[in-house]
Amino acid sequence: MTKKSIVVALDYDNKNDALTFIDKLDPDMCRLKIGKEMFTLFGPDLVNDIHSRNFDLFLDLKFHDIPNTVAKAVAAAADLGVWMTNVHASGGLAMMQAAKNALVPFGQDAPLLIAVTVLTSMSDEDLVLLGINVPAFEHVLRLAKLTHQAGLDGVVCSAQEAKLLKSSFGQDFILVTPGIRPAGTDAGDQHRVMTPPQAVAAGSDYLVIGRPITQAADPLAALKTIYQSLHV
Ligand SMILES: O=c1ccn([C@@H]2O[C@H](COP(=O)(O)O)[C@@H](O)[C@H]2O)c(=O)[nH]1
Repeated sequence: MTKKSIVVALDYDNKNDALTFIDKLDPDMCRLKIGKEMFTLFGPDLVNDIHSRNFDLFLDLKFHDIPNTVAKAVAAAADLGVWMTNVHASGGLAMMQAAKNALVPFGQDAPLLIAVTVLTSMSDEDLVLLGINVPAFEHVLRLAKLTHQAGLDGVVCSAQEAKLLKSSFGQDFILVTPGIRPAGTDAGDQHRVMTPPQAVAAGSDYLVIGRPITQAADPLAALKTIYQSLHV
């Protein structure tokens, strides 16, 4: 497990609050993630603010569109110098291949490119409502197979599927797992959850953790407690 396996999801609606929190963090202890809310509110300026503080940044915009559009969006993310970005695997093989090809000109500086399989907020019952009549893990496996075929670096999945995906695609296929909940914390809208130590034991490479840290009474203490539970 990398020393920086924790990726803090910064879902703040106030930039100063986010930067005040970030300024308490050690870039050697965690990486950061911003998603649709913060990027829509604060744009590339926020990316630059975070990079100037020496953090690796996961730009979690989950692109899902036609191949040409996604390829250009992924290249724009790479231009920002982010560490990792992503697309939806449900966008299909051609879309993921176009996204991967768009990163070729960036060479060694290209961000890691991963694909979202089944959102961790979704249960088997939610999938049935979409006409997907297999358990979530089966659909995750199907989409991860497509992602692997497209040559992407890995997937976003729940830690519940990590063991299966590592045994199917090998250690180098990166597994990024949101839906992480320390024991006794509120699951909120997440359905497929695991605790941080369980997730690491199952094979997760990067644990995306938001509200259990950012909404805690003492966010820094919450992060340190999780970190220590993984590095004893
Ligand atoms: O399947 C997915 C994909 C992305 N996310 C994102 O991760 C964080 C999780 O935050 P918590 O507060 O720890 O629930 C959030 O930014 C989501 O957009 C996900 O949860 N599941």
